[in-house]
Order: sequence, then structure tokens, then C-alpha cells
Amino acid sequence: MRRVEFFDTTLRDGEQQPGLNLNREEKLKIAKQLDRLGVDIIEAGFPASNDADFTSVQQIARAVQNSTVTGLSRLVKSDIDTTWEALKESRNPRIHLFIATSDVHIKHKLNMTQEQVIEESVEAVRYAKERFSVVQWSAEDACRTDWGFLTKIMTEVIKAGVDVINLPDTVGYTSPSEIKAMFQFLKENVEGAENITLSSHCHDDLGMAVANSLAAVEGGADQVECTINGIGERAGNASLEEIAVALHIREDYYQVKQNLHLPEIKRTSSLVSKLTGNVVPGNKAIVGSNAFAHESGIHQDGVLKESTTYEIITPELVGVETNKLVLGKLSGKHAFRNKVLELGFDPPDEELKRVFKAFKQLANKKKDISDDDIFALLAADKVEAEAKAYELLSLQVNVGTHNIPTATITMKMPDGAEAQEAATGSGSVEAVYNTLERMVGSPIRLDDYRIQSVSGGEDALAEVVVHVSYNQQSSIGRGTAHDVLEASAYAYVNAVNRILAEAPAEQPEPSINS
Ligand SMILES: CC(=O)SCCNC(=O)CCNC(=O)[C@H](O)C(C)(C)COP(=O)(O)OP(=O)(O)OC[C@H]1O[C@@H](n2cnc3c(N)ncnc32)[C@H](O)[C@@H]1OP(=O)(O)O
Ligand SMILES: CC(C)C(=O)C(=O)O
Repeated sequence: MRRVEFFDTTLRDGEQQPGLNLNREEKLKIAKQLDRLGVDIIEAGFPASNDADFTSVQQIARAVQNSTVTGLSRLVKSDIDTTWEALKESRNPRIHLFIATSDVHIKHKLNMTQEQVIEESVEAVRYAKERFSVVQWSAEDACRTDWGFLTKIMTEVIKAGVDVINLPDTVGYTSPSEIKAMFQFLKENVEGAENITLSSHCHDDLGMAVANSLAAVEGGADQVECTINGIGERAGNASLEEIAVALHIREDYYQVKQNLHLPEIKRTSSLVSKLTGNVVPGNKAIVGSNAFAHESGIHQDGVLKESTTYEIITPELVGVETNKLVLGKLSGKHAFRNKVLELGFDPPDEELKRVFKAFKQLANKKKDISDDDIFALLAADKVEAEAKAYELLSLQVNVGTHNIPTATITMKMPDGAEAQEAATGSGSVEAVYNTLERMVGSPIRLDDYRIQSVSGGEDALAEVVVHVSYNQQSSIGRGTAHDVLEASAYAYVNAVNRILAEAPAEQPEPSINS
């Protein structure tokens, strides 16, 4: 099986992303991580473009242990000399020369003829070859270049001694079948092409950079140029992690090997994201936070039964600790039960059904359900199930700046009948408690009232804990709900129920309206 080499250009083409500016230490950190990831070639910068790039490329060339380090250079002798100064101490000095070959670039940007482009390329390759052990030459905008001209110029630079020819899709214009055909054509028709490495370098203007890179590999490319997280000029470059994992997962199809140590992928992506300030979208392939997350019940059930039903990549392959079953409004009972067991509970089926129902109600109101939420629902169900003489059925509270808070409550009473009552209070919680006290029909003293949010965020669950005393007895009650007043009512009712459960003989008489 042939091997495809990874040429990472995060520090050169990636840094061409508008607004991006990495300092020397940041570039060195990224380079070292790319080395750990096992990329074959690191393009560390464009040494002749400015002093900072020169120093950074030089520093990286000295520091990196395994990867080859290269730098970009125009076909200008002084650029080649500067690049040599930056790279001469590296293990395997390699230069990356480039010149545009498409008609539009030659005519309007370079103001040259095709003959001049060939001549300057040949001259630059020969000059570079006197210094560097590996010379790479790129035909910028190759995918919009006439294939006849590409054949001609490639033949000449091969004769001049080039080692690698890169055929970039500089403006992200090509399509997978077109680029595959281009590589196949040039491999078959350029004299000496079999003795050099052909490389692809795709941009993402039409969202096809990765697909085009993979198609180039199918067409015969032995090197792919790409960036971490796909960062780069305009819409970016082909993303390294997507190409690498696609080649690995579909090795059966592409029939190529690679040197990358894939478990370093996630760490590399996170480092680049952190240092560049580019947030990786949740749905980004391989490294997005949702790449291994499932929320819908049918998928969660499938993954629990056999992960390959919905996962073609194992999280560990790319250095992600584990997949995630996110509980939400679309989740089903299998995933819910799995979470409950994970939290250390093993409730009987009936109880689980009840809590699942409460969970679904909560999930309809709350965006993110945390472990603490589930825990609170389970604990609430336990105390509810302990003693249920009174059951809160509905609660309505009118409150406003100019009216007296009034609560209207419907409850199931100890004899099973439904009752309704209303009362006012100086605040809304007091209105709720006055109403409940009336319904219970006995003076119940509220000794303490505490409220806290169970999980973070605006839509967190509220947990209320009350201490009450009744007839020489005291009790604690807990209530959890999305709404503070509802949680307060549940806590109060729970406290009363617990007193009743402990002293059945002294049950307060059910009151009014029953
Ligand atoms: C497809 C790519 O990604 S190519 C790499 C692009 N990256 C960058 O440009 C980042 C670094 N660039 C820079 O710092 C600057 O552009 C420099 C230092 C390289 C050049 O700066 P300046 O001398 O001010 O020129 P400027 O950038 O305005 O124009 C580019 C010049 O290079 C010429 N040029 C373009 N490509 C090449 C090439 N491969 N070889 C030789 N000359 C070239 C242009 O025709 C133009 O020449 P002109 O001044 O005679 O019209
Ligand atoms: C210099 C070349 C390789 C390039 O970055 C491009 O064509 O996009």
C-alpha cells in the first residue's frame, strides 16, 4: 500500500486567515504539537516576507525533532537565500517555491508570459537545488491552468531537478472528479512524473477542499497540504483532521497508509483553536463538540446496544475520551435509564417511569439537562414516593407591582378528593404557604426556607428546602421544579406529608372545599 504524506501549512497558509496573528511562542507550541501528531512536513512560514517569520521559521527548524520543516519562497534569489538561512540547520532542509501558472494570474498579476514563467521556475529550482536537499515547486492556481501548459512547465521543472510538485486549487474552484482526472492525466503525461512526489493543496471556497484533496489522492497525489481545523485564507484550507480520519476509516477504499498519530488530533485542534481564538463549531467533523454526541432516543438506543450503529469513528481514535449521550427532549427511556444507572440509582420500573415522565416535562422547558438535574429529579421522586397524603395538582399565583400576591392551589387531599383554595400574602411565596396552610387546616410554622439552583444557567432547576414544625414535631421538606414558586409549594407539601407519615394518629383534618 502506498503512503500519503501530510504537509501541514497551519503556520503559513493557515496564518493567512484574515485577522490572525500568532506570535513566536505560539507558533513554536503549535509546531511542537504538529511534530507529536506526526505530520511529515511543517510549513512554518514565509521567511523572506518579514523578520518575525524568518526568526520563527528558524526557531521551529531548530526545535522540531521528527517532522521536516519548510518555508515558502517566491522565485526570487534573495527569497531563496533568506529561506536557506532560516532552514539550513534543520534536519532535512526543504524549500517551497511557487509561481502562478493560470492565464489570469500570469497576465494580470505577474504581467509575464508563459515562457517567462517556465524560465524563472527552472532557474529558481536549479538555484534552490544547489542548497536544499528537497525542492518543492507549486503551480499556484493549477486547477484553473490549461493542462497542456501544466504538462509543459512540469516537464521542465522536473528536468531542473525538482523533488515535489504541488498542484494547488488556490481559489477552491475545482470538483472531486475534475481534480482526480487532472492528477491522473499529469501523472500519465508528464515525463518523469513517476520520479517525483505529486501534492495537492485545496481551498474551501465551495466547501469541497477535503473532498477534492481525497479525490486528488485517488488520482495519484502522494502528499496532501492542509491545516488544522481547516483555517486559512478566505474560507480556509482543507482540514487535516478530516482528510486524515477519512483516509484511515476508509483505508479499504483509498488503499493508502499515513504516518499520523491520530490520538493527538483532538489535542492539536484544541491548541490551534485556543491560540488562534477560532472557535471550532460544534458540528465540525472529527473535532466539533458534537462529533461524538447523540441526543435523539433512537440513536442513543442504537449506540447503547452497539456503538457502530451510529458511530463510524471511535472517540479514542482521535483522542476524545468518550462519546456523549446528551439527555434532552428527544431522548428516550433507554438512554435515560443508562444515565440513572450511571448516577448510582437502580429504581424499580414504576419509579423509573415516573421520573422519566418528570424528566420529559423538564426537558421541554430546559435546554441543557445536567446530571445534577437528573439527580434532583430522582431525589425528589424518592421523597414524594415516601409519603403522599397531600398531592399538589396545580398552582397559580398572581403577582405584580400594584396588586396583592394571591395564590390559588388545587390539591389531592388525604381522602383522595380534590380541593381548591386561595389566599394572599405579603409576597408570592407567603401567598403560596398561606394557601397551603389553609388547606392542611392546621397551623404549620415555617422555621426555615432555603432556595438554590441545582445546575447552572438561566434555565436551572430550583431546589427549595424547608424546615416546618407542627404540633411539637418538626420536619424537612424538599421540592425541585423549574419554577421557584412550584418548588416552594412542593417542599412545603413534602414536609407536611412527612410529618403525617411519621405520626399517622395526629393527622391534621383535611379542610375546606374537599
Ligand atoms: C497563494 C498564496 O497563498 S501565495 C502566498 C501569499 N502570502 C503572502 O503574500 C504573505 C506574505 N507576503 C508579504 O509579506 C508581501 O506580499 C511580500 C513581502 C511577499 C511582497 O511584498 P511587496 O513587495 O510589497 O509586494 P506586494 O505584496 O504588494 O505584491 C506582490 C509582488 O510579488 C509578485 N509575485 C507574486 N508571486 C510571485 C512569485 N511567486 N515569485 C515572484 N514574484 C511574485 C507580484 O507580481 C508583485 O510584484 P510587483 O511588485 O512587481 O507587482
Ligand atoms: C503557495 C500555494 C501553495 C498556495 O498557498 C495556494 O496556491 O493556495
